[in-house]
Amino acid sequence: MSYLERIRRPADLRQLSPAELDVLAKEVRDFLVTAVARTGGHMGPNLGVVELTIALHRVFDSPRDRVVFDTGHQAYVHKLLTGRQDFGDLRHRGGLSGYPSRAESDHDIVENSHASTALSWADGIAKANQLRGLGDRSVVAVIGDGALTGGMAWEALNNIADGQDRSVVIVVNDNGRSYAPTIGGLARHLDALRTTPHYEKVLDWGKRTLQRSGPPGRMAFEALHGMKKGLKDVIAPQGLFEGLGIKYVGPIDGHDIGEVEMALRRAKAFGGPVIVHAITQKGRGYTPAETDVVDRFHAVGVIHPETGLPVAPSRFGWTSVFAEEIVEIGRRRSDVVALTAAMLAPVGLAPFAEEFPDRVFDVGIAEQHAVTSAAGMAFAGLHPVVALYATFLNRGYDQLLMDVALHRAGVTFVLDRSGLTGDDGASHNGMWDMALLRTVPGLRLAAPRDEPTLRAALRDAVAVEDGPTVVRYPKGAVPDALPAVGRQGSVDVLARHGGVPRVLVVGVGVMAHTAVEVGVALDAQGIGSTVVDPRWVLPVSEDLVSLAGQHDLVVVVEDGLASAGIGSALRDALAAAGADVPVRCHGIPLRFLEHASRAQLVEEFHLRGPDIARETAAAVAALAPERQDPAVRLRPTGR
Ligand SMILES: Cc1ncc(C[n+]2csc(CCOP(=O)(O)OP(=O)(O)O)c2C)c(N)n1
Ligand SMILES: CC(=O)[C@@H](O)[C@H](O)COP(=O)(O)O
Ligand SMILES: [Mg+2]
Repeated sequence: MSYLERIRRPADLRQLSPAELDVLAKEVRDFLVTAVARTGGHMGPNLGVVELTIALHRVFDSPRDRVVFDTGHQAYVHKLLTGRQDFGDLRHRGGLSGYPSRAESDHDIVENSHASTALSWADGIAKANQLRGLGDRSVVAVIGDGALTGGMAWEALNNIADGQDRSVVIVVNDNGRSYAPTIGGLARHLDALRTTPHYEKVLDWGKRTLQRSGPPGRMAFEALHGMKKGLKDVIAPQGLFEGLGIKYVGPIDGHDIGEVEMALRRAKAFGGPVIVHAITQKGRGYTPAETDVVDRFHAVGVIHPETGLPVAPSRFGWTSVFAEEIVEIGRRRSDVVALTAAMLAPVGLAPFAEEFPDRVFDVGIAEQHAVTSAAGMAFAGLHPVVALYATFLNRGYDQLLMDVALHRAGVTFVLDRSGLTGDDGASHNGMWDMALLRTVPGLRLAAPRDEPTLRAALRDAVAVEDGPTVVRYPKGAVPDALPAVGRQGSVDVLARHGGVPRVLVVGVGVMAHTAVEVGVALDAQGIGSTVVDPRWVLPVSEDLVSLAGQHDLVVVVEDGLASAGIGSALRDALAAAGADVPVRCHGIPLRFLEHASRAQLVEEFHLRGPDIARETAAAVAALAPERQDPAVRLRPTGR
């Protein structure tokens, strides 16, 4: 039996000798490479925290002590050490989540995989522990150098520093990278620390004790403190954290279990806020990851474990189309610049950065800053394109509303991974964007259905200079082009079935393909329909409203919240126009979604063409008699 198999719970780790722990670390790495190659997942981040996580669970007594992982994509080792070693269905329905999950284990606390929240969680837990008389329990937050660039992390540090009598241990897992190398002043600061002689090895760890132990101790402390001041020019960088009032320990070698353990024990004993700065290597121990120049195998699909090569080529077709088109646009328009929140390659901006290095800005994991700084750029004469995953726009909603829209700034938002993304679970589905953006005055949103409409939407979006524009598209491969058979005003007509079309089927974005299937299936049941794609879905156009008014029933199929998306916006617009036409909305239900494949979720939510057609046919049959007779059906009362 391997050492890994013998670890049923963290306490088992404490039985192993240093040599056995090294063997365990190797077993964990081998396990990760084999398992993650089979399912896909966060390979590089987890390979980098093997020793760190082993040491954490030897020093702290989880779940009595609380260990919070920021973002949570680096929690696979934690899972392995807390009784979860069946990775066969990792990120698949019914299998382990790719993030901490309370349903899986008491050792898991934070499921939110939006970055930079762990320090606030830790601050809150520590405050509650103190008030409830549980102040002897440690609270540990593990945060990456990338996540530390997020504003929330700094808001939390400011607060944690105020609780000198609360034990919060902040482990900075510094691998120098987010996906790509982490940017900015903080990254430079950490870099400087990395190359600084070990500060805490120079100074006496006991100085806090000395300071508390009467006059002789205090004198000794003053001497040490003076020494520290004298050393300041050489070892000044840690001043950033210590200046805030948070003790800094490090830098330590995050791959040396003994060294990490010693630092953590000292941090635990300290009894106040401490930062333990651990230097790690993303992708450690797996050559394809260690040598990968793009992102050290941050998140991979299914790969061949021996080579690291993908089993299926190009998972991200929509991203590639955007990547090409934005370069084309950039060539024509020197005022177009691009912003990314630490995701240059994943959002498709790498080719743009290569051709226009001065016109692309990686702001760190700082979506809020990205949005407001884009407003500033627009004010000063540029046209910024802010490229984000749809779910991360949630972070910048207020900035979009107040800084961009209120100021009518010409900023384009490109939302990749919109709609159901599936395997990353609850917090990664891009299902909130349309519901949120509906509430932004003056905002225009396009949902392209294929490659030509994506290219056209981007070109149109960057031409708008008097307010925000948004282009959203999903994760995965681009479906075949779906040409329009006609146009009704601004609306693309994709199909017409039957002499008297009774149903207007509206497909939003990629769901236009499903809408076409619905039309065909209705036709087979003798129900005429018009199938359309409005392309620009926000605000709801007058053309769409008037088209809807010419039908007995409207069916909207969208890859967003059914209760608050384009269908419900169209229903409101019809009501405002006095048109009495029922609207049926087919989309994502209002709940947090467990990880599963996109196809499984589409099936579960009855979003496949035949399912929607069946429900639509039943709805047509249930229409009031006068609506069922095309000759006498109600017409809209006009706008
Ligand atoms: C708010 C937010 N924006 C973007 C992301 C996407 N994202 C996931 S991990 C990651 C990089 C994290 O870097 P770091 O914290 O250093 O962790 P590492 O992967 O290097 O261990 C990013 C940008 C996210 N999870 N949350
Ligand atoms: C943790 C995180 O936010 C990303 O790493 C995400 O898991 C990647 O998703 P894609 O594979 O869709 O780029
Ligand atoms: Mg990092």
